[in-house]
Amino acid sequence: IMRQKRSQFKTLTPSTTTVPWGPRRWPIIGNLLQLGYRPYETIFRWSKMLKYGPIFRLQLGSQMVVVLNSTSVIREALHDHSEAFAGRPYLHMIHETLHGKGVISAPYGREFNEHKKFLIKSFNRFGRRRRSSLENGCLNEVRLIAERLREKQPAPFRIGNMLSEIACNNICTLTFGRYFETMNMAHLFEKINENFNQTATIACFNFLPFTRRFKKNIFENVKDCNRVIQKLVDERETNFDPELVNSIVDAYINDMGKHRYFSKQNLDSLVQDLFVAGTETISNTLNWAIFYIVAHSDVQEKVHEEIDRLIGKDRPPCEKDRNQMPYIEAVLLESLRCHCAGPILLPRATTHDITFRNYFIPKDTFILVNMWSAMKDEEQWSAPDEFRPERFLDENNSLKDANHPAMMPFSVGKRACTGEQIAKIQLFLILVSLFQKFEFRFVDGWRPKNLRGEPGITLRPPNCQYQAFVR
Ligand code: HEM
Repeated sequence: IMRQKRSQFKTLTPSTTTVPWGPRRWPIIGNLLQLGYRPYETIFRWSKMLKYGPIFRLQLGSQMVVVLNSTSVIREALHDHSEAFAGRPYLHMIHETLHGKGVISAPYGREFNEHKKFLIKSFNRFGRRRRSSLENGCLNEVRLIAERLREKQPAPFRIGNMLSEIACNNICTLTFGRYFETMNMAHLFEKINENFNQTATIACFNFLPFTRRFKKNIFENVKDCNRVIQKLVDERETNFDPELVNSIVDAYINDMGKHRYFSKQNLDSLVQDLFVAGTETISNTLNWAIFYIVAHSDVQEKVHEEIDRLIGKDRPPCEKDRNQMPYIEAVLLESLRCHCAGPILLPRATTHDITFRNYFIPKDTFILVNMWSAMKDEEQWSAPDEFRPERFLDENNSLKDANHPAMMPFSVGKRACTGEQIAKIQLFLILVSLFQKFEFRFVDGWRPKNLRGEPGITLRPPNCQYQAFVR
Protein backbone atom coordinates (compact mmCIF):
# COMPACT_ATOMS: atom_id res chain seq x y z
CA ILE A 1 0.00 0.00 0.00
CA MET A 2 2.83 2.32 0.97
CA ARG A 3 4.57 1.73 -2.35
CA GLN A 4 1.33 2.47 -4.23
CA LYS A 5 0.86 5.70 -2.25
CA ARG A 6 4.43 6.72 -2.85
CA SER A 7 4.25 6.12 -6.58
CA GLN A 8 1.30 8.53 -6.70
CA PHE A 9 3.52 11.20 -5.07
CA LYS A 10 6.94 10.68 -6.62
CA THR A 11 10.05 11.91 -4.86
CA LEU A 12 13.02 13.33 -6.61
CA THR A 13 16.59 12.12 -6.86
CA PRO A 14 18.78 14.89 -5.39
CA SER A 15 21.07 15.37 -8.36
CA THR A 16 18.46 16.76 -10.73
CA THR A 17 17.99 20.23 -9.24
CA THR A 18 20.61 22.98 -9.40
CA VAL A 19 19.51 24.57 -6.11
CA PRO A 20 22.61 24.70 -3.86
CA TRP A 21 22.90 22.69 -0.67
CA GLY A 22 22.43 24.31 2.75
CA PRO A 23 24.42 23.22 5.85
CA ARG A 24 26.42 20.01 5.89
CA ARG A 25 24.24 16.93 6.24
CA TRP A 26 24.79 13.83 8.35
CA PRO A 27 24.55 10.25 7.11
CA ILE A 28 21.01 8.79 7.35
CA ILE A 29 19.43 11.70 9.27
CA GLY A 30 20.67 14.45 6.94
CA ASN A 31 19.88 17.87 8.48
CA LEU A 32 17.01 16.71 10.71
CA LEU A 33 18.73 17.16 14.07
CA GLN A 34 20.21 20.55 13.20
CA LEU A 35 16.72 22.01 12.82
CA GLY A 36 16.12 21.99 16.60
CA TYR A 37 12.94 22.94 18.46
CA ARG A 38 12.18 25.92 16.27
CA PRO A 39 12.93 24.78 12.73
CA TYR A 40 11.40 27.92 11.19
CA GLU A 41 13.88 30.07 13.16
CA THR A 42 16.84 27.85 12.32
CA ILE A 43 16.02 27.82 8.60
CA PHE A 44 15.44 31.58 8.68
CA ARG A 45 18.86 32.09 10.32
CA TRP A 46 20.53 29.96 7.66
CA SER A 47 18.75 31.90 4.92
CA LYS A 48 20.32 35.12 6.20
CA MET A 49 23.84 33.69 5.80
CA LEU A 50 25.55 34.79 2.62
CA LYS A 51 26.76 31.29 1.83
CA TYR A 52 23.19 29.91 1.68
CA GLY A 53 20.78 32.73 0.81
CA PRO A 54 16.97 32.41 0.67
CA ILE A 55 16.79 29.25 -1.47
CA PHE A 56 18.72 26.12 -0.55
CA ARG A 57 18.46 22.37 -0.29
CA LEU A 58 18.20 20.28 2.88
CA GLN A 59 18.29 16.56 3.39
CA LEU A 60 15.61 15.33 5.79
CA GLY A 61 16.26 11.63 6.31
CA SER A 62 15.88 10.11 2.87
CA GLN A 63 14.01 13.14 1.48
CA MET A 64 15.69 16.02 -0.32
CA VAL A 65 13.74 19.27 0.11
CA VAL A 66 14.10 22.76 -1.34
CA VAL A 67 13.33 25.50 1.19
CA LEU A 68 12.06 28.95 0.23
CA ASN A 69 12.61 32.00 2.46
CA SER A 70 12.01 35.78 2.24
CA THR A 71 8.96 37.75 1.17
CA SER A 72 9.99 38.22 -2.45
CA VAL A 73 11.04 34.60 -3.06
CA ILE A 74 7.87 33.22 -1.44
CA ARG A 75 5.60 35.63 -3.32
CA GLU A 76 7.31 34.95 -6.61
CA ALA A 77 6.99 31.19 -6.16
CA LEU A 78 3.50 30.88 -4.65
CA HIS A 79 1.85 33.81 -6.41
CA ASP A 80 3.66 34.47 -9.70
CA HIS A 81 4.29 30.75 -10.37
CA SER A 82 1.18 29.66 -8.56
CA GLU A 83 0.51 26.55 -10.62
CA ALA A 84 4.13 25.33 -10.72
CA PHE A 85 4.28 25.27 -6.90
CA ALA A 86 0.72 24.01 -6.29
CA GLY A 87 1.45 20.32 -5.74
CA ARG A 88 1.59 18.39 -2.48
CA PRO A 89 4.29 15.77 -1.98
CA TYR A 90 3.87 12.45 -0.22
CA LEU A 91 4.21 13.05 3.52
CA HIS A 92 3.58 10.06 5.75
CA MET A 93 1.74 11.96 8.50
CA ILE A 94 -0.63 13.73 6.12
CA HIS A 95 -1.39 10.72 3.98
CA GLU A 96 -2.09 8.48 6.95
CA THR A 97 -4.77 10.97 7.97
CA LEU A 98 -6.14 12.42 4.77
CA HIS A 99 -5.30 9.75 2.20
CA GLY A 100 -4.44 12.10 -0.67
CA LYS A 101 -8.15 12.87 -1.20
CA GLY A 102 -10.34 15.90 -0.35
CA VAL A 103 -8.40 19.18 -0.57
CA ILE A 104 -5.44 19.53 1.80
CA SER A 105 -3.54 16.41 0.78
CA ALA A 106 -4.86 16.02 -2.77
CA PRO A 107 -2.39 16.31 -5.66
CA TYR A 108 -3.00 19.40 -7.79
CA GLY A 109 -5.41 18.69 -10.64
CA ARG A 110 -9.07 18.48 -11.65
CA GLU A 111 -10.19 16.35 -8.73
CA PHE A 112 -8.59 18.82 -6.30
CA ASN A 113 -10.04 21.86 -8.12
CA GLU A 114 -13.55 20.42 -8.07
CA HIS A 115 -13.33 19.97 -4.30
CA LYS A 116 -11.69 23.30 -3.58
CA LYS A 117 -14.44 25.09 -5.56
CA PHE A 118 -17.08 23.15 -3.66
CA LEU A 119 -15.56 24.20 -0.33
CA ILE A 120 -15.38 27.88 -1.28
CA LYS A 121 -19.02 27.80 -2.41
CA SER A 122 -20.11 25.99 0.75
CA PHE A 123 -18.25 28.38 3.06
CA ASN A 124 -20.07 31.26 1.39
CA ARG A 125 -23.37 29.48 1.71
CA PHE A 126 -23.15 28.27 5.31
CA GLY A 127 -20.51 30.50 6.84
CA ARG A 128 -20.65 34.00 5.46
CA ARG A 129 -24.29 34.99 5.17
CA ARG A 130 -25.75 37.24 7.79
CA ARG A 131 -27.14 35.19 10.66
CA SER A 132 -25.46 32.17 9.12
CA SER A 133 -25.30 28.92 11.05
CA LEU A 134 -21.64 29.75 11.70
CA GLU A 135 -22.38 33.20 13.16
CA ASN A 136 -25.23 31.91 15.34
CA GLY A 137 -23.36 28.80 16.41
CA CYS A 138 -20.20 30.75 17.20
CA LEU A 139 -22.00 33.33 19.34
CA ASN A 140 -23.89 30.62 21.15
CA GLU A 141 -20.66 28.76 21.88
CA VAL A 142 -18.97 31.84 23.33
CA ARG A 143 -22.09 32.62 25.37
CA LEU A 144 -21.88 29.20 27.02
CA ILE A 145 -18.19 29.63 27.76
CA ALA A 146 -18.84 33.15 29.12
CA GLU A 147 -21.50 31.74 31.46
CA ARG A 148 -19.01 29.19 32.74
CA LEU A 149 -16.41 31.92 33.32
CA ARG A 150 -18.92 34.16 35.08
CA GLU A 151 -19.97 31.39 37.46
CA LYS A 152 -16.36 30.57 38.28
CA GLN A 153 -14.94 34.06 38.49
CA PRO A 154 -12.40 34.98 39.70
CA ALA A 155 -11.11 31.37 39.86
CA PRO A 156 -8.01 30.79 37.71
CA PHE A 157 -8.50 28.88 34.48
CA ARG A 158 -6.56 27.87 31.39
CA ILE A 159 -8.06 29.04 28.15
CA GLY A 160 -6.67 26.56 25.60
CA ASN A 161 -9.31 23.84 26.04
CA MET A 162 -12.17 26.33 25.97
CA LEU A 163 -10.97 27.79 22.71
CA SER A 164 -10.50 24.33 21.20
CA GLU A 165 -14.06 23.49 22.21
CA ILE A 166 -15.46 26.62 20.55
CA ALA A 167 -13.44 26.10 17.35
CA CYS A 168 -14.32 22.43 17.15
CA ASN A 169 -18.03 22.97 17.70
CA ASN A 170 -18.00 25.69 15.04
CA ILE A 171 -16.57 23.24 12.52
CA CYS A 172 -19.13 20.63 13.60
CA THR A 173 -21.94 23.12 12.97
CA LEU A 174 -20.55 24.00 9.57
CA THR A 175 -19.90 20.41 8.58
CA PHE A 176 -22.83 18.52 10.08
CA GLY A 177 -25.32 21.32 10.85
CA ARG A 178 -25.08 20.59 14.59
CA TYR A 179 -22.64 19.65 17.28
CA PHE A 180 -22.51 16.67 19.53
CA GLU A 181 -22.86 17.39 23.23
CA THR A 182 -22.24 13.83 24.29
CA MET A 183 -19.03 13.45 22.34
CA ASN A 184 -15.92 15.31 23.34
CA MET A 185 -14.95 16.13 19.76
CA ALA A 186 -12.52 18.84 20.84
CA HIS A 187 -10.57 16.34 22.91
CA LEU A 188 -10.52 13.87 20.02
CA PHE A 189 -9.21 16.42 17.56
CA GLU A 190 -6.81 17.91 20.03
CA LYS A 191 -4.96 14.61 19.76
CA ILE A 192 -4.92 14.62 15.99
CA ASN A 193 -3.97 18.28 15.80
CA GLU A 194 -0.81 17.54 17.71
CA ASN A 195 0.38 15.77 14.56
CA PHE A 196 -0.38 18.71 12.39
CA ASN A 197 1.44 21.43 14.21
CA GLN A 198 4.24 22.87 12.17
CA THR A 199 7.14 20.92 13.67
CA ALA A 200 5.35 17.66 12.94
CA THR A 201 5.59 18.54 9.25
CA ILE A 202 9.30 17.98 9.56
CA ALA A 203 9.18 15.44 12.38
CA CYS A 204 11.55 12.47 12.13
CA PHE A 205 8.82 9.91 11.59
CA ASN A 206 7.94 11.44 8.23
CA PHE A 207 11.42 10.93 6.87
CA LEU A 208 12.90 8.06 8.86
CA PRO A 209 10.42 5.18 8.58
CA PHE A 210 12.11 3.12 11.32
CA THR A 211 11.17 5.81 13.92
CA ARG A 212 7.44 5.29 13.29
CA ARG A 213 7.25 2.35 15.65
CA PHE A 214 7.90 4.80 18.53
CA LYS A 215 4.97 6.93 17.43
CA LYS A 216 2.34 4.22 17.23
CA ASN A 217 -0.04 6.16 19.49
CA ILE A 218 -0.16 9.06 17.01
CA PHE A 219 -1.41 6.81 14.26
CA GLU A 220 -3.87 5.12 16.63
CA ASN A 221 -5.31 8.58 17.38
CA VAL A 222 -5.58 9.28 13.69
CA LYS A 223 -7.49 6.02 13.17
CA ASP A 224 -9.85 6.88 16.06
CA CYS A 225 -10.63 10.24 14.46
CA ASN A 226 -11.13 8.66 11.04
CA ARG A 227 -13.58 6.18 12.55
CA VAL A 228 -15.61 8.89 14.31
CA ILE A 229 -15.73 11.01 11.15
CA GLN A 230 -16.83 8.10 9.04
CA LYS A 231 -19.56 7.17 11.49
CA LEU A 232 -20.93 10.73 11.53
CA VAL A 233 -20.83 11.00 7.74
CA ASP A 234 -22.55 7.60 7.38
CA GLU A 235 -25.29 8.68 9.80
CA ARG A 236 -25.82 11.86 7.84
CA GLU A 237 -26.03 9.88 4.61
CA THR A 238 -28.62 7.49 6.04
CA ASN A 239 -30.80 10.34 7.33
CA PHE A 240 -30.23 12.59 4.31
CA ASP A 241 -33.24 14.74 3.41
CA PRO A 242 -32.89 16.77 0.16
CA GLU A 243 -35.43 19.27 1.54
CA LEU A 244 -33.19 20.03 4.51
CA VAL A 245 -29.71 20.80 3.25
CA ASN A 246 -28.11 22.81 6.06
CA SER A 247 -24.50 21.66 6.21
CA ILE A 248 -21.45 20.98 4.05
CA VAL A 249 -21.93 17.22 4.25
CA ASP A 250 -25.59 17.55 3.15
CA ALA A 251 -24.57 19.79 0.26
CA TYR A 252 -21.93 17.27 -0.85
CA ILE A 253 -24.32 14.31 -0.67
CA ASN A 254 -26.89 16.35 -2.57
CA ASP A 255 -24.35 17.10 -5.35
CA MET A 256 -22.90 13.59 -5.45
CA GLY A 257 -24.24 12.60 -8.88
CA LYS A 258 -23.53 16.00 -10.45
CA HIS A 259 -19.74 16.13 -10.15
CA ARG A 260 -17.30 13.77 -11.78
CA TYR A 261 -14.97 13.26 -8.84
CA PHE A 262 -17.39 13.38 -5.92
CA SER A 263 -17.12 10.14 -3.96
CA LYS A 264 -17.56 8.76 -0.46
CA GLN A 265 -13.78 8.55 -0.09
CA ASN A 266 -13.36 12.21 -1.02
CA LEU A 267 -16.18 13.20 1.33
CA ASP A 268 -14.54 11.42 4.29
CA SER A 269 -11.21 13.14 3.58
CA LEU A 270 -12.88 16.50 3.04
CA VAL A 271 -14.57 16.35 6.45
CA GLN A 272 -11.28 15.33 8.03
CA ASP A 273 -9.67 18.31 6.21
CA LEU A 274 -12.10 20.71 7.84
CA PHE A 275 -11.31 19.50 11.34
CA VAL A 276 -7.56 19.40 10.72
CA ALA A 277 -7.42 22.83 9.05
CA GLY A 278 -10.12 24.67 10.96
CA THR A 279 -9.80 23.86 14.66
CA GLU A 280 -6.22 24.18 15.94
CA THR A 281 -5.56 27.15 13.62
CA ILE A 282 -8.47 29.11 15.12
CA SER A 283 -7.95 28.16 18.75
CA ASN A 284 -4.21 28.70 18.55
CA THR A 285 -4.49 32.14 16.91
CA LEU A 286 -7.00 33.21 19.57
CA ASN A 287 -4.85 31.76 22.31
CA TRP A 288 -1.95 33.92 21.13
CA ALA A 289 -4.15 36.99 20.63
CA ILE A 290 -5.53 36.75 24.19
CA PHE A 291 -2.05 36.15 25.57
CA TYR A 292 -0.65 39.22 23.80
CA ILE A 293 -3.60 41.41 24.78
CA VAL A 294 -3.30 40.47 28.46
CA ALA A 295 0.49 40.91 28.35
CA HIS A 296 -0.04 44.51 27.09
CA SER A 297 -2.49 46.31 29.38
CA ASP A 298 -2.65 49.35 27.06
CA VAL A 299 -3.81 47.05 24.23
CA GLN A 300 -6.54 45.55 26.44
CA GLU A 301 -7.75 49.06 27.32
CA LYS A 302 -8.00 50.01 23.64
CA VAL A 303 -9.78 46.76 22.80
CA HIS A 304 -12.35 47.47 25.53
CA GLU A 305 -12.70 51.08 24.42
CA GLU A 306 -13.43 50.15 20.80
CA ILE A 307 -15.96 47.46 21.78
CA ASP A 308 -17.77 49.80 24.21
CA ARG A 309 -17.86 52.63 21.66
CA LEU A 310 -19.20 50.62 18.73
CA ILE A 311 -21.15 47.73 20.19
CA GLY A 312 -21.71 48.50 23.87
CA LYS A 313 -21.89 45.92 26.61
CA ASP A 314 -25.03 43.98 25.62
CA ARG A 315 -25.60 43.61 21.89
CA PRO A 316 -23.81 40.51 20.53
CA PRO A 317 -21.27 41.42 17.84
CA CYS A 318 -21.97 40.57 14.21
CA GLU A 319 -19.83 40.16 11.13
CA LYS A 320 -20.81 43.63 9.88
CA ASP A 321 -19.10 45.26 12.88
CA ARG A 322 -15.71 44.15 11.55
CA ASN A 323 -15.42 47.04 9.10
CA GLN A 324 -16.04 49.53 11.90
CA MET A 325 -13.45 48.12 14.30
CA PRO A 326 -9.96 48.69 12.91
CA TYR A 327 -8.23 48.29 16.28
CA ILE A 328 -9.57 44.74 16.79
CA GLU A 329 -8.60 43.89 13.19
CA ALA A 330 -5.11 45.27 13.81
CA VAL A 331 -4.76 43.17 16.98
CA LEU A 332 -5.77 40.04 15.06
CA LEU A 333 -3.45 40.81 12.14
CA GLU A 334 -0.56 41.44 14.50
CA SER A 335 -1.27 38.17 16.36
CA LEU A 336 -1.25 36.30 13.05
CA ARG A 337 2.00 38.01 12.06
CA CYS A 338 3.75 37.37 15.37
CA HIS A 339 2.74 33.73 15.53
CA CYS A 340 1.19 32.56 12.32
CA ALA A 341 -0.52 29.19 12.72
CA GLY A 342 1.66 27.64 10.03
CA PRO A 343 5.18 29.15 10.10
CA ILE A 344 6.31 26.36 7.79
CA LEU A 345 3.45 25.67 5.42
CA LEU A 346 2.12 22.26 4.63
CA PRO A 347 4.70 20.99 2.17
CA ARG A 348 4.30 21.86 -1.48
CA ALA A 349 5.59 20.07 -4.59
CA THR A 350 6.36 21.36 -8.06
CA THR A 351 3.78 20.31 -10.64
CA HIS A 352 6.17 20.72 -13.60
CA ASP A 353 9.83 21.52 -14.32
CA ILE A 354 10.60 25.17 -13.69
CA THR A 355 13.58 27.51 -13.81
CA PHE A 356 13.16 29.66 -10.74
CA ARG A 357 15.60 32.46 -9.92
CA ASN A 358 18.13 30.80 -12.25
CA TYR A 359 17.83 27.43 -10.55
CA PHE A 360 16.38 24.44 -12.29
CA ILE A 361 13.74 22.72 -10.13
CA PRO A 362 12.22 19.61 -11.67
CA LYS A 363 8.62 18.39 -11.37
CA ASP A 364 7.77 16.62 -8.08
CA THR A 365 10.40 18.40 -6.00
CA PHE A 366 9.51 18.57 -2.30
CA ILE A 367 9.22 22.27 -1.34
CA LEU A 368 9.11 23.74 2.16
CA VAL A 369 7.93 27.34 2.43
CA ASN A 370 9.16 29.14 5.53
CA MET A 371 6.47 31.78 6.05
CA TRP A 372 8.15 32.80 9.31
CA SER A 373 10.90 34.41 7.22
CA ALA A 374 8.37 36.85 5.70
CA MET A 375 6.55 37.65 8.94
CA LYS A 376 9.79 38.33 10.84
CA ASP A 377 11.68 40.00 8.01
CA GLU A 378 13.48 43.11 9.30
CA GLU A 379 13.45 44.58 5.82
CA GLN A 380 9.64 44.48 5.87
CA TRP A 381 8.77 45.19 9.51
CA SER A 382 10.32 47.46 12.11
CA ALA A 383 11.01 45.56 15.37
CA PRO A 384 9.44 42.38 13.95
CA ASP A 385 9.64 40.49 17.26
CA GLU A 386 7.50 43.05 19.08
CA PHE A 387 3.72 42.92 19.31
CA ARG A 388 2.57 46.29 17.94
CA PRO A 389 -1.00 46.38 16.55
CA GLU A 390 -0.39 50.06 15.66
CA ARG A 391 1.74 49.00 12.71
CA PHE A 392 -1.55 48.13 10.96
CA LEU A 393 -3.13 51.55 11.66
CA ASP A 394 -2.54 54.92 9.99
CA GLU A 395 -2.54 58.34 11.65
CA ASN A 396 -6.38 58.43 11.48
CA ASN A 397 -6.57 55.02 13.13
CA SER A 398 -7.83 53.44 9.93
CA LEU A 399 -6.61 50.01 8.96
CA LYS A 400 -3.50 49.94 6.77
CA ASP A 401 -1.26 47.25 5.33
CA ALA A 402 -3.78 44.43 5.83
CA ASN A 403 -2.49 43.27 2.42
CA HIS A 404 1.16 44.05 3.09
CA PRO A 405 3.24 41.85 0.72
CA ALA A 406 4.95 40.12 3.66
CA MET A 407 1.64 39.42 5.41
CA MET A 408 0.72 35.92 4.22
CA PRO A 409 -0.62 34.00 7.25
CA PHE A 410 -3.19 32.30 5.03
CA SER A 411 -0.62 31.76 2.29
CA VAL A 412 -1.17 32.77 -1.36
CA GLY A 413 -1.76 31.17 -4.74
CA LYS A 414 -3.66 28.08 -5.79
CA ARG A 415 -3.14 26.30 -2.46
CA ALA A 416 -3.91 29.28 -0.23
CA CYS A 417 -6.18 28.70 2.74
CA THR A 418 -9.74 27.99 1.63
CA GLY A 419 -11.14 29.05 4.97
CA GLU A 420 -9.55 32.51 5.27
CA GLN A 421 -12.82 34.43 5.29
CA ILE A 422 -14.69 32.17 7.69
CA ALA A 423 -11.60 32.06 9.89
CA LYS A 424 -11.52 35.85 10.12
CA ILE A 425 -15.21 35.97 11.00
CA GLN A 426 -14.76 33.47 13.82
CA LEU A 427 -11.63 35.14 15.19
CA PHE A 428 -13.44 38.46 15.29
CA LEU A 429 -16.69 37.20 16.85
CA ILE A 430 -14.98 35.13 19.53
CA LEU A 431 -12.44 37.76 20.53
CA VAL A 432 -14.98 40.58 20.68
CA SER A 433 -17.54 38.48 22.60
CA LEU A 434 -14.97 37.55 25.25
CA PHE A 435 -13.51 41.03 25.76
CA GLN A 436 -16.96 42.62 25.65
CA LYS A 437 -17.89 40.76 28.83
CA PHE A 438 -14.58 40.38 30.65
CA GLU A 439 -11.31 41.89 31.60
CA PHE A 440 -8.65 39.20 31.62
CA ARG A 441 -5.57 39.13 33.84
CA PHE A 442 -2.74 36.71 34.40
CA VAL A 443 -3.24 34.98 37.72
CA ASP A 444 -1.58 36.62 40.76
CA GLY A 445 0.24 39.18 38.68
CA TRP A 446 2.25 36.46 36.86
CA ARG A 447 4.23 37.92 33.94
CA PRO A 448 5.58 35.95 30.97
CA LYS A 449 9.39 35.85 30.84
CA ASN A 450 9.26 36.53 27.12
CA LEU A 451 6.67 36.51 24.38
CA ARG A 452 8.17 33.71 22.31
CA GLY A 453 6.10 30.91 23.80
CA GLU A 454 7.33 27.57 25.03
CA PRO A 455 9.86 25.77 22.88
CA GLY A 456 8.53 22.32 22.21
CA ILE A 457 6.39 20.44 19.84
CA THR A 458 3.64 23.00 19.41
CA LEU A 459 3.77 26.67 18.66
CA ARG A 460 1.39 27.52 21.47
CA PRO A 461 1.72 30.34 23.97
CA PRO A 462 2.64 29.38 27.54
CA ASN A 463 -0.16 27.38 29.10
CA CYS A 464 -0.65 30.14 31.65
CA GLN A 465 -3.60 30.68 33.96
CA TYR A 466 -5.96 33.62 33.64
CA GLN A 467 -8.63 35.23 35.77
CA ALA A 468 -11.70 36.76 34.18
CA PHE A 469 -13.45 39.77 35.77
CA VAL A 470 -16.95 40.72 34.61
CA ARG A 471 -16.99 44.25 33.18
C1 HEM B 1 -6.42 31.45 11.80
C2 HEM B 1 -6.92 30.53 11.04
C3 HEM B 1 -6.25 29.90 9.86
C4 HEM B 1 -5.00 30.08 9.35
C5 HEM B 1 -3.90 31.02 9.84
C6 HEM B 1 -4.89 29.20 8.19
C7 HEM B 1 -3.76 29.09 7.40
C8 HEM B 1 -3.60 28.16 6.40
C9 HEM B 1 -2.37 27.92 5.70
C10 HEM B 1 -1.08 28.66 5.95
C11 HEM B 1 -2.62 26.93 4.80
C12 HEM B 1 -1.58 26.29 3.88
C13 HEM B 1 -1.67 26.81 2.49
C14 HEM B 1 -0.49 26.41 1.64
O1 HEM B 1 -0.10 25.24 1.53
O2 HEM B 1 0.04 27.32 1.05
C15 HEM B 1 -4.01 26.56 4.91
C16 HEM B 1 -4.63 25.62 4.13
C17 HEM B 1 -5.95 25.29 4.24
N1 HEM B 1 -6.87 25.82 5.13
FE1 HEM B 1 -6.49 27.24 6.50
N2 HEM B 1 -6.07 28.53 8.03
C18 HEM B 1 -6.93 28.92 9.02
C19 HEM B 1 -8.23 28.48 9.21
C20 HEM B 1 -8.89 27.65 8.36
C21 HEM B 1 -10.29 27.28 8.50
C22 HEM B 1 -11.24 27.79 9.59
C23 HEM B 1 -10.57 26.42 7.49
C24 HEM B 1 -11.85 25.74 7.15
C25 HEM B 1 -12.64 25.19 7.97
C26 HEM B 1 -9.35 26.24 6.70
C27 HEM B 1 -9.26 25.44 5.59
C28 HEM B 1 -8.08 25.23 4.90
C29 HEM B 1 -7.96 24.27 3.80
C30 HEM B 1 -9.07 23.40 3.24
C31 HEM B 1 -6.62 24.32 3.38
C32 HEM B 1 -5.97 23.53 2.24
C33 HEM B 1 -5.92 24.37 0.97
C34 HEM B 1 -5.26 23.66 -0.19
O3 HEM B 1 -4.51 22.69 -0.01
O4 HEM B 1 -5.51 24.09 -1.32
N3 HEM B 1 -8.37 27.02 7.27
N4 HEM B 1 -4.59 27.33 5.90
